[in-house]
Amino acid sequence: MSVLVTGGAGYIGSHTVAELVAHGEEVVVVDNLSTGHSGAIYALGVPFYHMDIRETERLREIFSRHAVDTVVHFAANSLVGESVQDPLKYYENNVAATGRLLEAMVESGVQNIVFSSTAAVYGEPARVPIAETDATSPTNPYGDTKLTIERMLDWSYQAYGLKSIRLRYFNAAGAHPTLPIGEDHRPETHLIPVVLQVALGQREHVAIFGDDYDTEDGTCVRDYIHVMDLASAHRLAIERMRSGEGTAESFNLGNGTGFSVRQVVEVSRKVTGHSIQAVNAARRAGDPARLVASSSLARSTLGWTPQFADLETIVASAWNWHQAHPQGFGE
Ligand SMILES: NC(=O)c1ccc[n+]([C@@H]2O[C@H](COP(=O)([O-])OP(=O)(O)OC[C@H]3O[C@@H](n4cnc5c(N)ncnc54)[C@H](O)[C@@H]3O)[C@@H](O)[C@H]2O)c1
Ligand SMILES: O=c1ccn([C@@H]2O[C@H](COP(=O)(O)OP(=O)(O)O[C@H]3O[C@H](CO)[C@@H](O)[C@H](O)[C@H]3O)[C@@H](O)[C@H]2O)c(=O)[nH]1
Repeated sequence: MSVLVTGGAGYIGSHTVAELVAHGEEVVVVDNLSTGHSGAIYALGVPFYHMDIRETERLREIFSRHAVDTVVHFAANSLVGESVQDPLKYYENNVAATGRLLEAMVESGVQNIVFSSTAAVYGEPARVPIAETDATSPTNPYGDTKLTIERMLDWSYQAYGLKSIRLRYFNAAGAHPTLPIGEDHRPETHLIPVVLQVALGQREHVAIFGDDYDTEDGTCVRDYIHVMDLASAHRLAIERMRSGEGTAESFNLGNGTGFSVRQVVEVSRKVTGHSIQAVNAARRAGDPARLVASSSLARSTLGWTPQFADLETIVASAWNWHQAHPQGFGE
């Protein structure tokens, strides 16, 4: 019995593969390396298929060869700003490609999927912390594609008995404590790595996208969650589905504390000891002002407890990776 991880060469996928392997799972990775890194796969030492999830015939062969019972599905495009500029890329690679993957699963009798959903499904929340039952109304195409996939999964459970656990991550950050894997998006657009690239002298400054939001200091508030805490939630979700539970369920994954962009810069100055220049810039289209999770459902249902909850620890973990690997996975 093995777990097939799509997007396992990417940031959160590679950390989850490491977590699953450390807990004795047989894991196989499928990734087209559009944004992932072969260096991550080498570090993990698991069977790897360099291919697109839309190649359904190959997928069916792999399901059968590796006796796959569960898919953990990370493969996607996932940048809020880019999705506003090029929405059709997102509907194709997220919605349509996931449709192909689900077809192959149904045809092969693979019945469990853990899906990477996002806080972006909520849009501008009416209240924080956000509960899973709160309204979903995405403010950007990326969030809309993820919500559409959640709905595909609802209907697929009803029609084919395909079980799904949808993990709605808030903002992932940090790196593996021992393996040489960490965050390396190209171009990097995520706040914490961008701030740390300023500390490394690779960028002159970080641009703060908007300082006129309705928040304490006017900058956007997010709930940062350590990537290894996300990884452990996937392991628990797989356990839940294998035990016969889990039908078509969604869980928030965050720490329940919001930090503004300015606070992230401040904490990063403290952790790195560098001054880190920040300049005000225009708002980025599609950004909600405030996203903070209530994760009480994941705690009570999955038995999930984040281990690296405070922001200083999360930034320090990312800083270790960036200092040791200033060029990420290299060229
Ligand atoms: N990074 C975050 O803070 C965050 C927060 C919420 C949700 N998510 C979701 O988590 C998942 C992983 O995010 P990440 O930051 O690790 O991104 P990432 O870009 O590092 O990883 C995505 C991986 O999927 C692969 N991929 C993309 N399209 C593919 C396709 N059609 N076929 C095969 N492989 C394909 C890429 O090569 C890459 O390795 C995404 O689904 C994203 O939407 C991320
Ligand atoms: O150079 C930068 C980069 C980001 N930000 C701001 O920092 C916050 C966090 O931005 P970023 O790190 O890009 O993450 P998000 O846009 O919040 O999106 C991440 O978190 C979402 C969940 O909340 C996921 O769904 C997405 O995939 C993931 O990219 C936002 O308010 C940005 O406007 C800046 O001010 N300057």
